[in-house]
Amino acid sequence: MHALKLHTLTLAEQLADLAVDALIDEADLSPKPALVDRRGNGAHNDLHLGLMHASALSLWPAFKEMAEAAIELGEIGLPLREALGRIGREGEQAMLITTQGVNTHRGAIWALGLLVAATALDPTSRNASAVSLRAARLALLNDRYAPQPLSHGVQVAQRYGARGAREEAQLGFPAVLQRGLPQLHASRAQQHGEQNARLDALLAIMTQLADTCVLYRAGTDGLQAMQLGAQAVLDAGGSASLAGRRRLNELDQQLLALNASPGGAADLLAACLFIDRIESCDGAF
Ligand SMILES: CC(C)(COP(=O)(O)OP(=O)(O)OC[C@H]1O[C@@H](n2cnc3c(N)ncnc32)[C@H](O[C@H]2O[C@H](COP(=O)(O)OP(=O)(O)OP(=O)(O)O)[C@@H](O)[C@H]2O)[C@@H]1O)[C@@H](O)C(=O)NCCC(=O)NCCS
Ligand SMILES: Nc1ncnc2[nH]cnc12
Repeated sequence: MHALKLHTLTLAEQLADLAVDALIDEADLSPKPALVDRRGNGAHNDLHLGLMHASALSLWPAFKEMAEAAIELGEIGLPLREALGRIGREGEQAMLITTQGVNTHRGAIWALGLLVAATALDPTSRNASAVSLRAARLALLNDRYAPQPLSHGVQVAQRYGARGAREEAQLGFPAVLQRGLPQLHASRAQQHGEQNARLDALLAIMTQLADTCVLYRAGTDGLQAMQLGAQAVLDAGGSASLAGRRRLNELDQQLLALNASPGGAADLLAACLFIDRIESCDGAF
């Protein structure tokens, strides 16, 4: 009889698992305003939950490779930044092949890729501020090989002067550290239940974020509706309360009417769930 040979996961494989888990947990979380979830497609006619799952799984090799690059190069510098840029672009291609050209997770590859690499650089220092500071230092380096497409984010920056995904990372993810994570912990401490705590974290991120997806689709009216509506849900008691649920439903209807999908906030919720997991893993890697 052959002995069963168990494969022990490498650090890079564990981090890729955690990143993909965070993306799947974000996609499954329901009811999210105007986003793809278990109920339906939100404000998107080209997305559905199965596609979000397939997209998340297609990114596992890229996250693993980013962690491996960080372990191999061992320090924050241009070689690592440019390796991450190359792997990130390859990850985007894998995503686009899987989704037949639909942008499901561009912002998430960026945010989670930086956080995966930042964790892999020093897995013993994994509190939220230390990891996001390392991610920010990576994001501040200029990748000489990055193409300069006229992305939705760039167009919105030109039109409204908004700070987008790049700046959010360069500032050390303030929407996650100052809004999402504290709200996640507070709602858990109030015994609101894990799904409600995650919804509250998403709403807290939405209260302040300049989400370039919303700005591109619905302008400043859309952004204001997202930020004020999210705050109104939290002020009414959050997702666990009846009054908060009514406000959440109103926010969903309002954003759907404006065609305003908070895809950037959704990516940052995934980043928030990833950081939460690595902070609470005791000695697993
Ligand atoms: C530096 C990059 C992030 C590029 O940034 P840029 O702003 O130039 O590019 P965009 O293509 O607009 O993508 C940015 C995505 O980031 C998310 N996002 C938006 N606002 C914020 C924010 N304030 N903070 C953080 N993240 C934010 C958002 O992603 C989600 O939305 C996607 C759908 O968006 P969009 O394509 O606009 O889609 P639709 O409106 O649905 O399109 P249509 O249907 O109308 O066609 C969805 O995918 C979510 O993920 C933004 O889209 C970085 O990407 C970059 O430089 N990459 C190159 C490779 C690299 O260096 N990688 C490094 C690896 S660590
Ligand atoms: N759940 C979601 N719905 C729509 N766009 C997204 N981008 C990232 N997550 C998303």
